[in-house]
Amino acid sequence: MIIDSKETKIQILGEPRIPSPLSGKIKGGYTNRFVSEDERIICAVEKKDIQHYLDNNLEIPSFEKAGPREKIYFDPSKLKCAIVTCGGLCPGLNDIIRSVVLELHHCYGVRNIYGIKYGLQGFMPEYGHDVVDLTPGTVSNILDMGGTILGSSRGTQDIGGVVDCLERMNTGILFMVGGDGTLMAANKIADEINSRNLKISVIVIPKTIDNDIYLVSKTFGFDTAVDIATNAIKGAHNEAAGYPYGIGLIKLMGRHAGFLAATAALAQQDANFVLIPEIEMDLHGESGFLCSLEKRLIERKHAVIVVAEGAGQKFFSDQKTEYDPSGNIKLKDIGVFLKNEIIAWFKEKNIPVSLKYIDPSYMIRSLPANANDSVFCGFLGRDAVHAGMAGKTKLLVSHWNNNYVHIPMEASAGKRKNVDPQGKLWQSVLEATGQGCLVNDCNTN
Ligand SMILES: Nc1ncnc2c1ncn2[C@@H]1O[C@H](COP(=O)(O)OP(=O)(O)O)[C@@H](O)[C@H]1O
Ligand SMILES: O=P(O)(O)OC[C@H]1O[C@](O)(COP(=O)(O)O)[C@@H](O)[C@@H]1O
Repeated sequence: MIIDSKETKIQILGEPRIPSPLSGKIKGGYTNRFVSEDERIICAVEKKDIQHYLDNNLEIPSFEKAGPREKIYFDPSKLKCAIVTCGGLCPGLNDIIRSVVLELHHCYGVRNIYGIKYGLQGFMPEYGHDVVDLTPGTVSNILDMGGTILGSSRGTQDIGGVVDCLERMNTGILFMVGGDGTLMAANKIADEINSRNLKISVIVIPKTIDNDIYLVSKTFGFDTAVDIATNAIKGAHNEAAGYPYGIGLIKLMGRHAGFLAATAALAQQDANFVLIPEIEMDLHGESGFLCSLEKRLIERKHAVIVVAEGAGQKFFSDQKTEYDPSGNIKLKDIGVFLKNEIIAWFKEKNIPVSLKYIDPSYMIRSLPANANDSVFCGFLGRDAVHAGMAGKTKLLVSHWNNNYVHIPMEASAGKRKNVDPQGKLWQSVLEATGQGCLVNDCNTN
């Protein structure tokens, strides 16, 4: 996807004039590691697209580096901040909340930090959700909890109503932790703030275990999700190998993208088939999935299948499309569908399979972050605070091309990242599972 360099410019609320209290030169300061406004990195495009810019003599767009700035826009002693978590759960939400609160409190001296309950609902008086005071004390023991201490929600809320609430609370910075839906909402909130001439910064910390947010190399919680999914694959493999013609079938989350299924399958290498939304599923064809599964079972007596929930949705095209309260299409259950198809296929062939179906979806996304993700959340939370304090707005903090960067919302909102069928991840899945060449028996699991 080609990026317009206009999309990579970060908006600011006004000229930052206050010396940052983070400076090591100031008593009680924390750092001298300031990032200059000129520090931009050439990374706004994926490597495969760079040639297009070179061929067409176009300026290669760049993103600015995240991190503390020498001058800040908001006066910490007067600033009020709000944080909200939206959409589906994801490991690390509490780590993000904690790192934002600690950075604001300890490093910048901000004393008014409010947690908005249950996603965007929390801004609407009619729901009656209380606002929570967030201090180092209230966030000290939240890391082991999983989920989000603030709660979350899906569902449309009036953008004007959200901004009314921000005005009533006299908010300076709004931190929104959420996925592509949240990004769309945040974009609209920032536009409404602009149209009212308010000085409120909106910073998104991107979240989804699907790992499909555009211009974000990896979302927090994804590592943890892979870890936990790997255990499910181990279990499925043991079950499958424990019985003649044993089949372990695992469904993992991934609405539009198969990153979790593909990566977890590589972590464990017990999977023999990985089915993802990006690759069209042929079920009954001669070289289709069921035929290949049969070959595998006859040769090896067991098989493990990992399916991403968004795969094979075409099989439900005769069913009514339903939407969740946020407007996302409700996926039909490909796991149960495949289970039934497999059982029917082998019944007809008179092969007595033993199929175990495992769906660990909610167990994965609701658990606490692993150590790596906790560290990652710490970086993202701190960089979100630095961006907001500097008066930047309408951006998401991202890890991209090995750097923490500011991505303007316009550059990412409404777009999506997918597993590239020709890329290293998917090609490695094919090599590791052998699912493309079962006839040649290239899988030794
Ligand atoms: N296009 C949109 N415009 C305004 N708000 C949106 C839009 N899409 C989603 N939202 C809101 O953002 C919140 C989170 O969206 P959702 O899709 O549930 O989760 P996620 O942010 O994780 O993708 C919901 O309250 C939803 O109503
Ligand atoms: O059951 P719910 O809450 O609607 O969530 C299901 C969806 O949540 C996801 O984890 C993604 O959620 P988000 O986009 O909110 O991060 C998908 O993988 C899954 O399809």
